[in-house]
Amino acid sequence: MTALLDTHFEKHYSGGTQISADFSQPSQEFSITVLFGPSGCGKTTILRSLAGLIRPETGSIKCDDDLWFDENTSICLPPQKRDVGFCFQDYALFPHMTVSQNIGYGLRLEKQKRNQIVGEFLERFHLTGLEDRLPHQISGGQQQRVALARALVRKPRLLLLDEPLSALDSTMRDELRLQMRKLLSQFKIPVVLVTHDRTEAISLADQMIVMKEGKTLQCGPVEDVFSRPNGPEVARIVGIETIEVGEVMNRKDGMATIEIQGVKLLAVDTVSLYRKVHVCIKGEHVTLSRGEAGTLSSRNHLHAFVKWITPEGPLIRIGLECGENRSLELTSLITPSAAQELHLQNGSQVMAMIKASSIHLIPMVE
Ligand SMILES: Nc1ncnc2c1ncn2[C@@H]1O[C@H](COP(=O)(O)OP(=O)(O)OP(=O)(O)O)[C@@H](O)[C@H]1O
Repeated sequence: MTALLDTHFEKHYSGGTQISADFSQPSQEFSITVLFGPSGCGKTTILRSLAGLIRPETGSIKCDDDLWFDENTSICLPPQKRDVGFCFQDYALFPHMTVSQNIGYGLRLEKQKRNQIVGEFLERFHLTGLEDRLPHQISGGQQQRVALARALVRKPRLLLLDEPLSALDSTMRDELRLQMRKLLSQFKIPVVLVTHDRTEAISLADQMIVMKEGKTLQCGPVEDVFSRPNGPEVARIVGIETIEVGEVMNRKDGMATIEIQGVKLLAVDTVSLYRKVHVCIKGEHVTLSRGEAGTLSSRNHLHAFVKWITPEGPLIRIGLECGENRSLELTSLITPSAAQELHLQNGSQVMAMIKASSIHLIPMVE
């Protein structure tokens, strides 16, 4: 299948900042590509270049067989010729127009047909009953749904979303995040979405592009990027709690014994040629118990002391010092009920357990 979007360009800003984009969006059906990375890494620049609002200096942007931008032939189609829908952080609804008028804006159809389509979109986006209200008379989540409906009503071939949930409070953000994939999937078009929110990326993305300082560090299916980052920088950006340098002490039967800060851990050996590795352990893969019971499926059992306890949304984050000299710091993410059952407090002694298959190793070139 030909790539729907083929994007290879560089944007140079005055002041020396360079942003490069290098990715394909392989599907013409519904799929969400998330541009993910810290503030200032270049996500919005890429999205605006796709929309035609920014002109890159070099490279090309191709959508199906159409060239949207090409350095060699000086082609740079304006936004209205690219047939994309976009929706930015502040929604930019017209304040003096009703919900219906906002959605129908840009539909060049006779009145009856336009009203019929607007009615369908009001229903699809759960806005029926609000059609005559002005934007300031509806909630932030409803405004967001109006903006999405307006972006999709003209049946674009691609939808671009810049931090679509960032203007909402956290309760509404959680609610809309759950609805969003379902709402968007009805339209069977690819979506490119910008976010720096991990939860949003995990729950919405099919493909993920991790960026830092204007460059792509990793691009792939979202599950791969979060579980198998290709370097310590990506591991840090996607929020893996423990990233330590370790040394492989021995290898046997596909397993490697790795020493980190004087503590030995057994991991599946995915780096057979390398001696030094970055060891990545997600907080959710460090389980805790009091004593030795219930630990049979985990190959690594470490004596640990609780150093700190912090609630984090629906989970509890626990800082641990592990090993005889308490030299290895790990983070565990557990449920409040598990924390309660274990009667955890600062200084509690626990057993930290990690499956060998949950430890991700990244080779270090010496
Ligand atoms: N018009 C401009 N002139 C000069 N530099 C710019 C301009 N616009 C953006 N930049 C710089 O380019 C870099 C990328 O900006 P961009 O807005 O694309 O990042 P971002 O990842 O979307 O950030 P955020 O998450 O904060 O929105 C930043 O360092 C920014 O300061």
